[in-house]
Amino acid sequence: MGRHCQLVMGPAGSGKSTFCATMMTHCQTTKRRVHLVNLDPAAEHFEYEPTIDIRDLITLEDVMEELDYGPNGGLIYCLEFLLNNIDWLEEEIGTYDDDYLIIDCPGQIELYTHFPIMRRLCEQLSRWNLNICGVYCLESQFIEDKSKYFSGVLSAMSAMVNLEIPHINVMTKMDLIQGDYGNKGDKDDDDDNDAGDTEQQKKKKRTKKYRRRQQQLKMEQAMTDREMDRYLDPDPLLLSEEAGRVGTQEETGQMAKFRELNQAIVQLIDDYSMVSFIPLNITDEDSVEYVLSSVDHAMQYGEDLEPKEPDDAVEYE
Ligand SMILES: Nc1nc2c(ncn2[C@@H]2O[C@H](COP(=O)(O)OP(=O)(O)OP(=O)(O)O)[C@@H](O)[C@H]2O)c(=O)[nH]1
Ligand SMILES: [Mg+2]
Repeated sequence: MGRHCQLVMGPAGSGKSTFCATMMTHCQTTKRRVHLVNLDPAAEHFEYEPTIDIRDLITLEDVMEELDYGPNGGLIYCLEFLLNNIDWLEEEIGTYDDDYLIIDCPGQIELYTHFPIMRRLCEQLSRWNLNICGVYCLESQFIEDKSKYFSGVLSAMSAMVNLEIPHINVMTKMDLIQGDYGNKGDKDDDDDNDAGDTEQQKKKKRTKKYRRRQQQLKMEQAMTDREMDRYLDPDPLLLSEEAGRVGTQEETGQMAKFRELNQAIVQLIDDYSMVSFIPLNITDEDSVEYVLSSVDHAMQYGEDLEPKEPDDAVEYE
């Protein structure tokens, strides 16, 4: 059937590793032979042990210590090192014919937009006959701030244009949003059940629950149900509304220039209609399945699984 992989990208903290773990669980339940590949040299721990791990080749810690790099420069160095030692990755991947790989990438945005690193990696993967689907994660909290949201949309678009691979965009952390796309408010919180936990585990759960509730409260204020569609399929008017709201009667020359620039950017997004987001609520199995089927569709996974019967309704000449 050939080899397939998801290249999971997105800004720092957008939920890439959580996405990968959710996909791993989902694929395993649906009996897909799946492996996690970690390409983040700074990663600390994983829910699933990666089958292939860049940290076996190089770690950020070593680069920072031995070469005196800072965290960002160090990360770029690590990925360039990977590309210069690409035989290592070829050998690691080599043994997984017909399997499905989920590749967790680092969050430094420069990797997708400024440097050709990810593009070169994709070229290598294609050369080894891997079908790739890029999955770009943007977290739902970005919609609290419209300018931040649009810069996220642009970064997603930039990755799509740079990498030239089948691609989907995912709006992660939808469980933090109330409404049809996210938390419907009828789920029991697993964290409530802490019988048998140690004091430390209870404390951790309390902190997590508190943080989650704080985030939810913030989102509830920022969002009404109806508005969500405008973020999943970016509505350029959102940014001009924001500009109108914060604008003063006296617009300086510089502000006018910014307004024009903003308008040109949203026009670009609108003209190309390239970016739209699939909402992902990891607490809802149907939502996870929908994202996976969108990935499958984008890279035609399973299309060569078995020959299709001709459709009776279609008349062949
Ligand atoms: N509520 C909620 N929290 C999430 C979700 N996904 C991730 N998080 C939280 O967001 C934080 C960052 O998640 P990660 O999965 O580590 O994000 P990442 O993109 O891999 O981060 P980096 O690798 O550091 O760039 C963690 O505290 C997660 O628990 C989600 O779907 N819902
Ligand atoms: Mg991560």
